[in-house]
Order: sequence, then C-alpha cells, then structure tokens
Amino acid sequence: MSSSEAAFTGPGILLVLDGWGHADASDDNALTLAHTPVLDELVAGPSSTLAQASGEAVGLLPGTVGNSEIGHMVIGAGRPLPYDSLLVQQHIDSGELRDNPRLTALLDTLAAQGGALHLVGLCSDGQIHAHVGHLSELLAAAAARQVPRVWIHAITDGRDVADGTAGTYLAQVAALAETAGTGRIASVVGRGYAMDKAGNLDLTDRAVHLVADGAGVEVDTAAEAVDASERGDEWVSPSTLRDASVRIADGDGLVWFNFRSDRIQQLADRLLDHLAVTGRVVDTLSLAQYDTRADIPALVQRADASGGLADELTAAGVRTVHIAEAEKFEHVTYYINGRDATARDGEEHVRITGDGKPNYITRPRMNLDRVTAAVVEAAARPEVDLVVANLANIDVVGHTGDLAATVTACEATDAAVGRILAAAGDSRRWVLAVGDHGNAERMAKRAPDGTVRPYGGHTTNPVPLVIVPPTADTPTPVLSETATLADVAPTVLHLLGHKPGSAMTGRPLL
Ligand SMILES: O=C(O)[C@@H](CO)OP(=O)(O)O
Ligand SMILES: [Mn+2]
Ligand SMILES: [Mn+2]
Repeated sequence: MSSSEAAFTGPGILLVLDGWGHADASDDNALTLAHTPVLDELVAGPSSTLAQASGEAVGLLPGTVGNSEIGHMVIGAGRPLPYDSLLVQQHIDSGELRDNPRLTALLDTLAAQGGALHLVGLCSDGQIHAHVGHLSELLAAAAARQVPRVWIHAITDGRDVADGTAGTYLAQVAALAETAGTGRIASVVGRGYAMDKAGNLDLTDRAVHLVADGAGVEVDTAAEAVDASERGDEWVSPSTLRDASVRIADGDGLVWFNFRSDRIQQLADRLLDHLAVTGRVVDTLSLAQYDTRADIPALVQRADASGGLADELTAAGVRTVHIAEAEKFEHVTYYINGRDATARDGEEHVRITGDGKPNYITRPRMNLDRVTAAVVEAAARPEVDLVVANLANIDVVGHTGDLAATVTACEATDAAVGRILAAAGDSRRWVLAVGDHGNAERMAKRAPDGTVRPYGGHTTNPVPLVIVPPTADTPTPVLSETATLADVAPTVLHLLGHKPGSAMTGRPLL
C-alpha cells in the first residue's frame, strides 16, 4: 500500500481552471508572462503531471482542440466520449448523414412542394461548435434531392478561430455551394448576436429577425458585412444580402448545422417561437441533439455519458457542492454529470452571477472573488465531502484575444487558487487542480495569409493536473508521466476512498 493511499483518503476539492493549458514560455503565453507563483509551484512539484485534453484522448477527431463541454464531460465520465463533432463526421464518412431518413424526408418534401431550405450555423472550421465541412455535406444532400432554393444563414466566428478570418470562411462557404451545385448566402451575422447563451435576448432577437424576416443591414456581398464590423468577426452586424432578401416562408425547411447546443439553443427556441406566432410552419432538424425547449429532431444522436463521477458519488452517498459563475455553471453541473442537469441526492449547485453584461477586457476578474468565497465557504463545511468548482477567467478572458487582460486574469486566478489551497489546508482537504483544455498559453496564431494575429481560441496542448495533499506533512504523491482527462474521475474516487466506476476506462493517478 503506497504511503499516498493511506494518507490521502478523505474530503477534497476538484478545481477546474478553465483554459489552463501548458506550453513553453513564449511572448504569446499569457500564463508564463503572468506572475503566478502559486501555479508555478504546483506545476513544478512532484505531484504534477500533464493530461491530454484534446483530440482522440477525449473523444474528438485527431488534432482537434479541446473544449469545455467535452472537457467537463470526460472529467466527469472517467472515459473518453465520442463527441458530437466526431459522430457527425463518422455519419458523413459512412454516407449515413446524406441518407438519414429524417433529412431525406424533409428534402423530398421541399423538392415536391417547392419550399426553400434554410441552413443556419457557424461558418468556420473551429470544430468547437460547428465545421463548414458539415455544411458542405448538407448542401450536397439538398442538391442530390433537387431542393429548388437553398439559403445559407452564415454566423461568423472570430472566437474559435483567429479574428479577421470570417471573410475567408465565407468565401469558402460560397465555393462549397458552387461545388455542391446549390446554396447561396442569404444573411450574415456575428456569433455575438446569434450565439449568445447568457439570456441577452436583445442580441438573439436581432439574429431572429434577420434569419426569419431578412431584417438587417442591406449589403451587396457577405464580405461587405464582415468589413463593416467595427468589433471584429464575432460582432458582424446582422446583414441581409440585397440580391437574396430572403424571409422564411410557411412550408420551408430549416436545418441547424452547429453540432454543439449550448450557444445555438437560445436562437433556435426564439426563432421557432417567432415563426410560430407569425403563422409559419417550418420543418426543423438539427445536425446533433439540442437542449432546446422546442423538440427539434436531431440527425445524429449523442453518446451515452452516464456511469460517471455523479452516479458513483451518489451511489456512495458522497455529498458534493458544485460551484461556478454563470459562464461555466452548466459545465460543472450538466456536463460534468454526463449531460444531466438533475442535481443528485446530496448534491448542491451554486451559480454565481455578476452585475450586468461584463466587458471581460476591462473586467478580467469577472466574478472570481465571489466564486472563490463560495469555494472557501463550502470547504469549511465538514459534511461536504467534495467541492467541484470551475474558475472561468483564464478561458473566458482568453477568448477576448487581449494578451494584457488575459495576463491579469491568470494572475487573479493564481491568487484565488492560493486562497483555495489555504482553505483546503484548514479543513484538511486534498485538492486536484486540472485544466479542461488549453487557451491562455497561446494568444497569437499565424493566419492563412501569413500574418500573426491575436488568437483567443482553444489549443491541443496538454493541461496541468496537480494533486495537493491535505496537509503539509502528508507525503506528496509522485504522479505518472502521462495522463488524460479520463483519469480525473478515477483519481477523485480513489482520493475519496472509493474504487473507479465500472464504466470508467481512466485510472487513479496515484
Ligand atoms: O465560448 C464557447 O462557447 C467556447 C468557444 O467557442 O468555449 P468553451 O468550450 O470553453 O465554452
Ligand atoms: Mn473550457
Ligand atoms: Mn473556451
């Protein structure tokens, strides 16, 4: 029995530092540029290793950057899960998507009755919410079934891919439509409007009226809409193509091609509500399953993510408190529990909110102080066996692409981790700190045209995974060299004195 086994079993804190990736020091690594003495000491210690958090290690296509959804799902499941993007690609490669009976029925009805097909989704190859290759397959399917009119409602990115690339992707979409022999861009809108997930319905409704009614700035080309943006690709004003001036008509069809639900579902529900109240019946499908209020049939079903930490902890009667601010609340509850929002017996959810719509560049601390205080408070409760928390700053501020703000976010996170470690020591709790994917360690990227631009997106880098003993005099475990996010749940169960779940393929790291 290694010493760490005896000394470590007891209450703890599972702390996800969102966007905390590992890369060598460089002038675009906000984490190494920042003064982070606490994190530096953790990463340099013997109970620190690097965990793979992207690509096949977590159930993504090889070479695909990690993301918060799959990151938290795999942290909770204790095994890689085939993510929606991978499942969609498999259905495309096998021909199943094109022949999907739900899709062919919709397309054949449109062809027979002369209805238009509207395709709505994020136009980039970021692989976090969508991929233009999936749009290409839908265009080919529509062409094969002779749908008379196919309109593309393009959402521009600038967050999963470098800002300033939307024009390139829209040109690619036009070329894909040309190749498919059908499809034209009818509208263009930034994801800031179309993919808000924080309930800012004023933003969502701008996208609703654009897609449904063609209400937007009139432009002659999609590039004109992009070039007119004063706030980058994420905030391209809702723009309608003059020579299309499309509105969705009764009897048309609508297919959503984002494979990830959390940032498109608000638009999907609002748009379907608007169509319903304006008397338009529109057959709607989504590429993958959505968590919308409306029941939207999906072309590709999700992988089962049950049998993870939440199920195992509930079965063992372990009491947990899950804490995050709004930006990452679903991640430490719904996703980490295996896409299940139901709080288990013995599970408390604490959602920290702030005041108003923060500008993360001017407020890189976000609501970190409130989140930290909630973690410290939960850690002091002896009846709480496990605190599960997410500190959002490194990722959310990293997405601004602003290096200075992200450095500040890293430094604030470092101090917060120091406070949490002190609270853990006071209540003799171990801490497992881990990133869910990389982000801040790479804040610039060479664009296709060779220029180096700010980059706020995720990375394929491994993430630090550190275990801190409950007290200074407890032996410090030496962690194995290689790990993946699938090893977190088995390790947490081990640290709580339980064996890994039978569905888990990851293994305890000590
Ligand atoms: O903000 C988001 O929706 C994505 C990036 O598009 O990041 P994350 O996976 O960290 O939520
Ligand atoms: Mn994340
Ligand atoms: Mn992110």
